[in-house]
Amino acid sequence: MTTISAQSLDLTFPSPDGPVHALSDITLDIAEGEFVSFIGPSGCGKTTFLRCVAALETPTNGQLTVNGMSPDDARKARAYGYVFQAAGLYPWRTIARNISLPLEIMGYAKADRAKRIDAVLELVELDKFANKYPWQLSGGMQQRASIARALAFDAPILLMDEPFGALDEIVRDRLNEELLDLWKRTNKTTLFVTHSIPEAVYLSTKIVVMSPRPGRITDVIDSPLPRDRPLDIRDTPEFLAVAHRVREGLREGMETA
Ligand SMILES: Nc1ncnc2c1ncn2[C@@H]1O[C@H](COP(=O)(O)OP(=O)(O)OP(=O)(O)O)[C@@H](O)[C@H]1O
Repeated sequence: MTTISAQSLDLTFPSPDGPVHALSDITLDIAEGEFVSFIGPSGCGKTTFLRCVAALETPTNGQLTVNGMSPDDARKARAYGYVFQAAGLYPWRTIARNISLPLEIMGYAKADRAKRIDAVLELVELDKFANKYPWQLSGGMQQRASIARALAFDAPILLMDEPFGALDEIVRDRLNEELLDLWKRTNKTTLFVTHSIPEAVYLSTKIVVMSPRPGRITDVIDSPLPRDRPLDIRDTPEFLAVAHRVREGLREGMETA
C-alpha cells in the first residue's frame, strides 16, 4: 500500500534575492513500512520535502497525499512523529515528562500517558532514565529520548531530519543499529534525512538521491540488501555497490546543478 505519494511537486520560496526553487518535479511513491533515506548536498530540498509531508510547507504545484489524505488532514489524524537534528528536550522536565508533553497537548488521559511513556522508554532502552533530566544523559541518549517522544502516540509514519548528524561515529553506528531494530519491530514507515552515504545505505530499503538548484531527485535506489543487517554488512560487495551508485548519483547531480 502506498503511504506517501508525491506527483510532480514543485515548491518555490520567495526571497529578497529572488525566488528559490527548493523542489522541482518531485515524483515519488513510498510504500507502507519502507525505510526511505534522502541524501544530497546542503540546500537540495531534503528538509523542505519532509516539511511538505508534515504539512509545515505547502507545495507551489503538484499533488501530495499521505495515507490517501492531504498532508494537513494526515497531520490532524496524527499520522506522524517528527525527530529533529537537535533533540529539543526541555531541560526543566524529566525524560518521562518530556515524552509526556505532546501527549498532554493532544489530551491523552494520565493513565494512558503513563502506559505509553513506559512502553516507548523500554523500546529505546531508556526505562532506567525516566526520572533523569536531559542534561544527565549523553547526546546519543538524548536523541533516543527524542525518538521515544516521536513514537509515543504511535503514529504510523516517522519523519527524521538528520537525527544523528551531531553525534560521533561510534555512537552513530550504535544508534543506526538500534534504529534498524526499532524499525523492524514497529514497522513504521520512516523518512530519514542524512548526509552520510554509509548511514543511508545501511538503514534504507529505498534511497532517494537529490541535487540542488533546483532541488530534484537524481536517482531512486531500491536496496537489494536483506532486512536483517549486521553492521559488518558494510564490508560486503553488495553494500559497496549500492554506496557506489549513491556516490555516482551525487556526483552527477553536482555536475548538472
Ligand atoms: N522559508 C524559506 N524561505 C526561503 N528559502 C528557503 C526557506 N526554507 C528553505 N529555503 C531554501 O530552500 C532550499 C532547500 O532548503 P532545505 O532546507 O530543504 O535543504 P536541505 O537539503 O534540507 O539542506 P541541509 O542539508 O543543509 O539541511 C535552500 O536553498 C534553502 O535556502
